[in-house]
Amino acid sequence: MAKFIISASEAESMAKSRGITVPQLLPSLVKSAQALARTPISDFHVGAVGLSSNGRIFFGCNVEFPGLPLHHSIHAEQFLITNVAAHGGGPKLLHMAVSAAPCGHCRQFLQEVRGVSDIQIVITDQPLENPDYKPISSILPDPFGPYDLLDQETPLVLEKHNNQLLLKEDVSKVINGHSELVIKNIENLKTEALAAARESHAPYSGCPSGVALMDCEGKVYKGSYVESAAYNPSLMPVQAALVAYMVAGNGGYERIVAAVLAETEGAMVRQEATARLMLNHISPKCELRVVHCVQFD
Ligand SMILES: O=c1ccn([C@H]2C[C@H](O)[C@@H](CO)O2)c(=O)[nH]1
Ligand SMILES: [Zn+2]
Repeated sequence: MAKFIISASEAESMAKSRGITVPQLLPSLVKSAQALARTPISDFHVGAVGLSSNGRIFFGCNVEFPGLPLHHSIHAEQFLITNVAAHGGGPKLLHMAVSAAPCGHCRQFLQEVRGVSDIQIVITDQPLENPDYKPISSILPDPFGPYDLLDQETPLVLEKHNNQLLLKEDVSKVINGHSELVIKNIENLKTEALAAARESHAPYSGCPSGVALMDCEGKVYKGSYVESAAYNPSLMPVQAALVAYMVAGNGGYERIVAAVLAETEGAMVRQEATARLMLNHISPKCELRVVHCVQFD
């Protein structure tokens, strides 16, 4: 946790000790964000560091999965937004520093943040004293975004979501050979997956989903699906849960032993097939269960 989030007081004192402001401090943290990247395919480390309106600093890095198609990768900027969304409690993102120019997908993904055009960004991997921040609107003019599809009131990605979902039934087959640990924790995992689905940002498809992962010590990490207005840059719930796993600093994926995906039955957009593919690949012993939800108003 310590590596991926810096508290407001710590950020203040780090800046103060150098006689600079917190936004000025961000570029000097980019290299430590890059160091957290898992890039077995490209060996290209991307770091993203963001300052939220509550004064906390959040880190993001890119994550690649050898053996899977490239679109399973998590971009540093997506990691950063997912980290803020999971821990921020509804703050705005004010400033960000990134080691490389954000790709088109990331510029698009960032459109899910309300007020994105005002986020100040600097592209540098150097500890600049006087970073040359510019608004995101200057790197993505004429954006396609949430308001092309939604009304202004629909909650966006860093805002509170409370999708009205209830668990319907446990649809996965009971597999012989459940470990004690899995049996003991499965109800909790289902509850956490449901909570993640309730918090997911799925206004375009209306198909919320969430994943809860459990490691071999019984610790649980949850992740919510985040849709993009442009569809393809969306972040799947397994990826979001892996962000939580990495933020907690808990090592190799093979330590993940159980997972629950919560989504609605027969939905237009479903995660099960891709979640199975991903989890089977990165942690072959991990058992995935799917629980179906019903939506209510
Ligand atoms: O905006 C970007 C562009 C690229 N990458 C990552 C994806 C992949 O892991 C590597 C090479 O594209 O860099 C990011 O994290 N953010
Ligand atoms: Zn990108």
